[in-house]
Amino acid sequence: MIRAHSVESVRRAEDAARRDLPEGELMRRAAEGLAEVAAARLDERDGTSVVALVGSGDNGGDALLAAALLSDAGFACAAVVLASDGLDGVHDVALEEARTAGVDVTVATDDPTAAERLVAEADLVLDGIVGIGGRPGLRAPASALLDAVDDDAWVLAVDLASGLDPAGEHGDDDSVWADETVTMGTPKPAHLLPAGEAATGRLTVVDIGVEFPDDEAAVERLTWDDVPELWPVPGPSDDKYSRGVLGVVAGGESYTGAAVLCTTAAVEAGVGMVRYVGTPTPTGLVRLAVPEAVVGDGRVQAWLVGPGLDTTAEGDDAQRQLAVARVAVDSDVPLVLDAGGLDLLEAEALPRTAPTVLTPHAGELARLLARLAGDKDSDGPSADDVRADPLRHARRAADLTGATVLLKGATTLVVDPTPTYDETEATDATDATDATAAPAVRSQADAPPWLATAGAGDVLAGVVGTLLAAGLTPRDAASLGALVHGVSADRASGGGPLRALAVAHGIRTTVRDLLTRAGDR
Ligand SMILES: NC(=O)C1=CN([C@@H]2O[C@H](COP(=O)(O)OP(=O)(O)OC[C@H]3O[C@@H](n4cnc5c(N)ncnc54)[C@H](OP(=O)(O)O)[C@@H]3O)[C@@H](O)[C@H]2O)[C@@H](O)CC1
Ligand SMILES: Nc1ncnc2c1ncn2[C@@H]1O[C@H](COP(=O)(O)OP(=O)(O)O)[C@@H](O)[C@H]1O
Ligand SMILES: [K+]
Repeated sequence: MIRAHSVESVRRAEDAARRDLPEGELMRRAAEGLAEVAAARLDERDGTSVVALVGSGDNGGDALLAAALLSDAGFACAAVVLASDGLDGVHDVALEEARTAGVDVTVATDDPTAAERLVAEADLVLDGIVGIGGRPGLRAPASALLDAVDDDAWVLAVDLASGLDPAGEHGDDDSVWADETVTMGTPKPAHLLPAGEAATGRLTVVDIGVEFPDDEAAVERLTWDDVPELWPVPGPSDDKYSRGVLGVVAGGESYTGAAVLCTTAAVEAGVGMVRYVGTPTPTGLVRLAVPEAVVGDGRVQAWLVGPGLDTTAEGDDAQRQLAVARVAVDSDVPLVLDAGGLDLLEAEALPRTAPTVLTPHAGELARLLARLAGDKDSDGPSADDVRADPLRHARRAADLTGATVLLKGATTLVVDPTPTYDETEATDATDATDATAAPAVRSQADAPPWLATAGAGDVLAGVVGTLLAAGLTPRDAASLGALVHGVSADRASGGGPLRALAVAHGIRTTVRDLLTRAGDR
């Protein structure tokens, strides 16, 4: 598991550690880690020159000290100061060390031409403009200087690509786009959330000897090593029912393939049994493509409702299918609600109390929010609003519905509803804080962009449904499902195009390989 900590949590842990350490020790450790990574990248690409972009806080101090170490190691190092107070505004001890080590220091506003030339000539740019103390966005003259960076230069962000919102909530501000971020002690939310992940580049964590408590994580990401622990592996006393039966209400006369994709994914993921409920055409296709599936309604451990489901369809067959879908949505059986099925959530029946995962993409989440929370004076959020602020909108939907929201995208979010505080059960003030603390957001980014293809979401829904039927919590089912789906996509792609059916057909071997790789090492 990779865990990211909020700025408050980082400052708390670092303040506690600092009390037992000599002045400046944490910054020294940070700079040593940074310089080591920078030297390795320079060596890999036969680079010799470094420019440090230096802001007014400790982030600039880290960059200056690292430049001093790199200069001592024989690299040609310059520093360009961007602090509004010039040299008076930067970390004085680090500045002194950099100068002593022979770093060529220029104030950007004093000599913009020289500053731009230094940036343009560097093989490696150390971005120390601003870190976790920053407000989102870049200030002049940062943008102009960044435009001068050579296309072949390696941009190494110190702790955080400058300009990102450290909390990773807001994503539409200007920021540095780093090739790599070297972060101190623990990842920060921006590194793992959609608003900051792309600008972060490769993430390298430097150990500065500070402990960050696991239970304070703001964001979590499952890794391959978590799969054996979480994946439901059958034992000798299991049978198909105890492993979990998934009822699937999917497909219709308009979208026939969705039914095949999600049922294929479910059987590939090792479901105990699939019961499929559909209209005649998709039913015929499922019978052919997934002979393991049992056609018809019955007892299930979880429902998957919605892939390819047309809730406006008329005719007896469609109405019979929709009746089953509505019973599933109104029941207290665990539920995955995807695509068309999301239209069946009625405000008056919320929040759902049974374990529930909603799996919208940005457009579907916007539509759901507009329908459930829209006031009369506004049309509700658009898909672009959701893309600009995905975490906030996913949280809103989770809180409105009582369901875990899996918001699909290059970085997929899994957001639980905020626990409600029950005054009657609290014994003191601490209980109130603990009971209402938002659970860590899960975030997965395992898939290549080739996965943005029709039908890929149906496959994901089948995997998540299987895991929910096996008894996993909505949060584990959703995040583990996203991981396995993403890895299967990566394998199916191999660097080229993929089709959703190939992702579904790769689930079985992907799970097998993830379950057995730990034992192979
Ligand atoms: N915590 C620790 O123990 C350790 C921390 N370490 C390091 O310290 C970093 C945090 O340092 P920090 O707290 O000094 O804040 P930092 O990110 O440098 O920025 C604050 C300054 O930036 C300015 N500023 C704000 N927004 C801006 C913008 N958009 N664009 C430009 N400027 C902007 C703001 O000025 P103002 O807004 O007031 O004008 C203020 O002066 C952390 O990321 C890590 O690298 C390591 O050494 C290991 C130990
Ligand atoms: N740029 C991207 N990189 C990686 N994965 C992506 C990207 N864009 C979308 N995806 C993934 O592709 C899948 C698309 O699902 P969805 O939009 O529901 O497709 P459909 O409705 O056609 O099945 C989701 O799992 C999503 O996370
Ligand atoms: K930075």
